[in-house]
Amino acid sequence: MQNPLLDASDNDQEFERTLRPTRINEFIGQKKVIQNLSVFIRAAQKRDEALDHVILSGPPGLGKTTLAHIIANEMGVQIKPTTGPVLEKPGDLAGMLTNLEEGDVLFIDEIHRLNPVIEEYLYSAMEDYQLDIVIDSGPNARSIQIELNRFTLVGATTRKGLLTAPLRARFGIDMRLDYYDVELLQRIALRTASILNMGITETGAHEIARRSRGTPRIVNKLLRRTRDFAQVKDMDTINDEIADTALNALDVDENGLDEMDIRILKAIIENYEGGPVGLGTLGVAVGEDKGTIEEVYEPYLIKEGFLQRTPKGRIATRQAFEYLGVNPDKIEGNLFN
Ligand SMILES: Nc1ncnc2c1ncn2[C@@H]1O[C@H](COP(=O)(O)OP(=O)(O)OP(=O)(O)O)[C@@H](O)[C@H]1O
Repeated sequence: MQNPLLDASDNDQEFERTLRPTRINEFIGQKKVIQNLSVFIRAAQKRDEALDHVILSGPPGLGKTTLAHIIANEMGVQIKPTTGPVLEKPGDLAGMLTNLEEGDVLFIDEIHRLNPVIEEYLYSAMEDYQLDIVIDSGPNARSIQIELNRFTLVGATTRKGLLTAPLRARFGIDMRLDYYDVELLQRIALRTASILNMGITETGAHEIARRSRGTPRIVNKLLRRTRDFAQVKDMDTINDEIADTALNALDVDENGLDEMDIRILKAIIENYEGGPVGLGTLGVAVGEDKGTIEEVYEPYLIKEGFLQRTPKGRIATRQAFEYLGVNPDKIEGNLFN
């Protein structure tokens, strides 16, 4: 993924870890998801069973990894994290699974990128807590069964549509995280500032929240960068003014749209008269992978009313024209004429 605000360097990952809420009652927002998850966790605990397998989906930076850790903490078990592309051979998966203790959480991030062979092995592990491994080949090939401890698979994905139907069907709990509204992001900014001992005003937190693309990870990143601007000016408190200065310097515009968001809208409007334009063509026009456009940029642009997805392709809305200061009536052939 190539969004500088969403990518996490090693340093940022360390920073993220320190800011991660660890208990369910510290998690801000996603009310429905949290309410349901609390019920499922309590019920599993009462039955003394492992929690059913959970699939968490939604755009990057909304808290899927955080929730996976919270699930393990609340269940009082260990979490063993890995990612889809890392599990290359059946032996890699067998190694992870046989290391799990009773009730543990196996967290597979980017589960949509699992090798199909590995996925097949997961089926019996998820269903019967058994691993059927074929050893040797040709006439000597035989299958051995390994009994596993009961465990919970928590899968996270930005692209649930890419999961195969058999894998999807094996998750008993299916939760989708959505973009956060400004008030919740403001609370996240205030929480982060307090953990990091930064002074911040309510309006300063609001300014950062408003321009963070509905995403907690971006709030935390922008907050950190804003602190740099404040420190250089010897300010010990972040207010809306310094937040505005910092965000402008970082090219984060008034609506929180970043450079690529704007490029996408401009391409649709200027090159394709507002659309419709296919995702592949759009990707080439803006120099970005079409999968990244689909999973990172498009959902937010759609949510904010700048873009529409139609069977013929993507179209820019009237709001997008206005946002870029282009008069839709001046563009021949656009959908509004
Ligand atoms: N609800 C929340 N309350 C407070 N902080 C949050 C919340 N959700 C996410 N965060 C913060 O945002 C950062 C990113 O969250 P996380 O890594 O869980 O996102 P993610 O959805 O797993 O992203 P990706 O799919 O890119 O891995 C973390 O540092 C976490 O502290």
